[in-house]
Amino acid sequence: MTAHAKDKKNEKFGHLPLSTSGPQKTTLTGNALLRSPYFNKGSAFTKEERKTFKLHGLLPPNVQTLEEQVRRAYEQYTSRPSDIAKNTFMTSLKEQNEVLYYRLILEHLKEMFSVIYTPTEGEAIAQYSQLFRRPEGCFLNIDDMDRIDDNIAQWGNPDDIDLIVVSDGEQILGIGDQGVGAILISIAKLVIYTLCAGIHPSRTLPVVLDAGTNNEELLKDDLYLGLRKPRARGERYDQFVETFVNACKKHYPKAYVHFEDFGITNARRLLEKYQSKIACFNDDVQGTGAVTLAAIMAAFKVSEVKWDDARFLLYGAGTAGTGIADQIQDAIAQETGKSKEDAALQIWCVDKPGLLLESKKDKLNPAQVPFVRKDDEWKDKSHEDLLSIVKEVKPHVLIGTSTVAGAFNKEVVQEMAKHVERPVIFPLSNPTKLHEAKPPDLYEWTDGKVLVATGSPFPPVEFKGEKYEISECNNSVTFPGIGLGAVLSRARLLTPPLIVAAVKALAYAAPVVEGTGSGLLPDVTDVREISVRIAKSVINAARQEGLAQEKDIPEDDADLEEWIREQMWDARYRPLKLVKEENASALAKGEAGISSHRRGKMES
Ligand SMILES: NC(=O)c1ccc[n+]([C@@H]2O[C@H](COP(=O)([O-])OP(=O)(O)OC[C@H]3O[C@@H](n4cnc5c(N)ncnc54)[C@H](O)[C@@H]3O)[C@@H](O)[C@H]2O)c1
Ligand SMILES: O=C(O)C[C@H](O)C(=O)O
Ligand SMILES: [Mg+2]
Repeated sequence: MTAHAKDKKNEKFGHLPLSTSGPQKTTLTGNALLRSPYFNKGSAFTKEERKTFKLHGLLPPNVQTLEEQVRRAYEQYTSRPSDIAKNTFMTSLKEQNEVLYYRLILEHLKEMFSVIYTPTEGEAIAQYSQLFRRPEGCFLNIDDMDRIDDNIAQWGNPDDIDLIVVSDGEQILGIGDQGVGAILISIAKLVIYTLCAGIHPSRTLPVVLDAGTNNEELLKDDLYLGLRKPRARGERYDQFVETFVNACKKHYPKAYVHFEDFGITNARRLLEKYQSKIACFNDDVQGTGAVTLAAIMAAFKVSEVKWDDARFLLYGAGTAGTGIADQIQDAIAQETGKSKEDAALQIWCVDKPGLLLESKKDKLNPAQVPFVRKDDEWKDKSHEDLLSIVKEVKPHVLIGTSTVAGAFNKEVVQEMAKHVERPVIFPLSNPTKLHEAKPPDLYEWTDGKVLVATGSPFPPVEFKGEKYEISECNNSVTFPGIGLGAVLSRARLLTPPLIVAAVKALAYAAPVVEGTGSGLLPDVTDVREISVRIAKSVINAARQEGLAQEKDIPEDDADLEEWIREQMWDARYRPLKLVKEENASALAKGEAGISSHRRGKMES
């Protein structure tokens, strides 16, 4: 194998907090090494390594390259008959050989993205207890609260974990309460962090908070693996989350915590509670808001609508919908100099009871309240069905986060298109089957005028001889870069200016050019580059805000970019170095690299 450029130490930066180059040390040999997904190279172990690590007789003789392994794995992958079978195959591969797993996906990113992430991951989550073979991640449950501290502590030393993704499984994608199966959304989000932003996979921790489930089917299922009881609420639930957060803070003081797919009553409340205490992020609120705002900015470049008089209609004002509304409100205020109250007057939110009105305030959640409309505006007009509301509001932008499949029907869309030249329509409800509309229909109904982005991937649309790329407006375009920036700067907190910096970097990178059929957002295959730009903006903002704890961040822009790239993990085999068991304690100190729990110090 040829040495990789990164294996030569980059002298420029001296000590880098994250080691992604040079030899990796391990105490593991023989079968234990082959069983470790972090070190296993399978048929690619060199002759030397086979000798040093006692692998002779445990492998067929031919030494292969990673490229050859990728070819074989891809053939195996394609032979699987369905997306869920492909997803299961990938999960097994990840348990065997992480480098091969990530390399395979990176080589086929566009094809595999929907299999390892939305929408197929949703199916895998729903069938978690049926498909279960081997646990991955950290399982915390509310009945064992006194063990949380130990359960979190066992994953490594204080410097070993950079990033924790946690879900309680109450609102997974648009498929609702999936209980303990939520561990798979935490894992999937971490995989995206690694693929799209080079976050070191062994320095991350996926967590599920099992507080019970209200999913009747799971409660009745003999195979269900989680706590078989209704969800805890109130003080006990809050204590559960608090114990988890405190354990993270205590054991991994530098880690950044990403909250995913919490239910509507908890998502924003927890974000508001913890965002001033730890570096944390709610993906459904903030990540979705950020990517949607960037897509709107890109659409406005084409439609030439001005922020001063743009009208926004949000259908489904839950966790994601209100997160988007917040970002739009801030953007209007920033772009026009209006007050936030005046900015809110350009936003109309619809939820189950129809348009959010002042008279309905008592029934609304606090995140919805800033967007209620005065009842007088709607005297003698229907404010319950979407079509009537569209007729009245004449929105430039219509966004769906309602989980109501097909809600943006032909009548609604054509009504919108009557009043604005270029309707901007984003059906964002995942998985695919819940989208409020499908792109080919939107093109048909608007005679090609629509500017569209969707929550899950769609193939390009052919319309009147032209081909249009459909951008995926999924938080996966933003959260990896934001996380990379937060991790590398060791941001003490993730405050709004850091998110604004990310949105700007993303909007700036939008490829859309009228008449070229390009999408509103960068393609997934470019997302690693985009993540570098987002991370750079976030790091600069963290510095300006006095939130960066990392001392050695380069001042110069080009150096900063190189410093970021240098610390991004690549899917390639690194040389291995055997450390004697009696010296194993050396592994636990200093050697920034991967968490000691996984390094196998205790195993061999
Ligand atoms: N594309 C992305 O990046 C992205 C990110 C986050 C969420 N989402 C998707 O958005 C959807 C919602 O997620 P969430 O976390 O906000 O869930 P949520 O439960 O917090 O919000 C859904 C909202 O839709 C409302 N709703 C339901 N039926 C409705 C109807 N008939 N009319 C109007 N409103 C109705 C609900 O009352 C609720 O307020 C999911 O499908 C999720 O996958 C997409
Ligand atoms: O997970 C995704 O695909 C995006 C988003 O976080 C969602 O909940 O739908
Ligand atoms: Mg989500």
